[in-house]
Amino acid sequence: MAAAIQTPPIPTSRNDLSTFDEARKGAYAYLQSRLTHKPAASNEPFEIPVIDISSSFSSSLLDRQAVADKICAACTTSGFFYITNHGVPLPTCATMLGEAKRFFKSLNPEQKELMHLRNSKVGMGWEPKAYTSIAGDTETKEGFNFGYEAALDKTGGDGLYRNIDGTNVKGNQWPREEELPGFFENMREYYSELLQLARHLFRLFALSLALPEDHFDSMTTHPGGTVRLLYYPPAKTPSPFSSSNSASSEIGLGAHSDYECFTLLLCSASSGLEILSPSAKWTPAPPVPGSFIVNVADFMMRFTNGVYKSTVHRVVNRAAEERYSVPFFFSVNYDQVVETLPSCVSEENPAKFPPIRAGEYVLQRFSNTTEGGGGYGA
Ligand SMILES: O=C(O)CCC(=O)C(=O)O
Ligand SMILES: [Fe+2]
Repeated sequence: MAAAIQTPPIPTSRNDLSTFDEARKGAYAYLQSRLTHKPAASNEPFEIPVIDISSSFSSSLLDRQAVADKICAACTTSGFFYITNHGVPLPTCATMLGEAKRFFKSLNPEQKELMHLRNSKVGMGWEPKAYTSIAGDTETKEGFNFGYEAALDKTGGDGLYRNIDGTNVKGNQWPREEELPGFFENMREYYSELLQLARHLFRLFALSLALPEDHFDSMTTHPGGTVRLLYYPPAKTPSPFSSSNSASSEIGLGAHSDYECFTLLLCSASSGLEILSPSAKWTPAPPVPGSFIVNVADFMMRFTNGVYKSTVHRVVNRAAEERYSVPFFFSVNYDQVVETLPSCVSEENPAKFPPIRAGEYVLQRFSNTTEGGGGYGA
């Protein structure tokens, strides 16, 4: 039975540093504990589950619950799975990867510079390689981020969107239409599809957590949802993954866990993503055609009281081909104050975390990735 939760006062601004620090330190401690954990000599084979979600679109609750149960099994172990038959048209996915390539290859440095991440207080725009870093390593990736706008939402939204810093100024920086004709329209098409899929998945997450299916609906009316286009150059000295090789000096993206609720990842045919398995072994997560990779992120772990596991992962392009990927980081509405879910609290497992506004949590995590905090929300 759920025990009554004693809730401390809800933080109202970034000035409440205790909650802010708690979020940052908690995430750092989690990453370190996953990276340094030496598992007992278990050689249990670990396979990343592939979940066909076609019957989650059925009108039968039993069918939907059956998919949710598979999601629950994955989230309580590795927090990482593939989904197939997700309903997003495959040509839309192929176009998106093509657009990622067009963005990185056809814009010149001056055009990219005009959209530099440093112009944005909310983390949107172009990330030159090495501008952001997880652990101070020089990362080879180059990126471009954009977030929620009502124009990207098929539902039109409810007009209440707030950025991570609580403002409602337009955070996105787009290339000019004449520089990259059709780019915005293709981003809109992809984003709106992913937004609907993410809302659908949140309903499955609700069922998986023994909550009413519509539990998260009102929290995702104007959600935080960031698309990141990523480019990783080919390896200078290609060599396939083996359990004994390390991240090497050509780290694409350092070991980390994602910040928001969950991530839906689309990637090109070239591998490179590696995840830390439940027994703390680096394990490649190769592309599965037609799928999205789903991983639980830190905010979901927090709000499930640690029941759902946030997956530590990294990218090392060990191949002679370049790699493109497009993660979609999905959150609840950034102005939503989130408390531990009642179904994840019991007398044996009391709430571990104070309530926090979703945007505040993400802002704190994000400001840690750039030297001096990148000026986010300042
Ligand atoms: O490029 C990838 O495959 C993963 C990207 C990622 O983990 C991230 O951007 O957080
Ligand atoms: Fe990630």
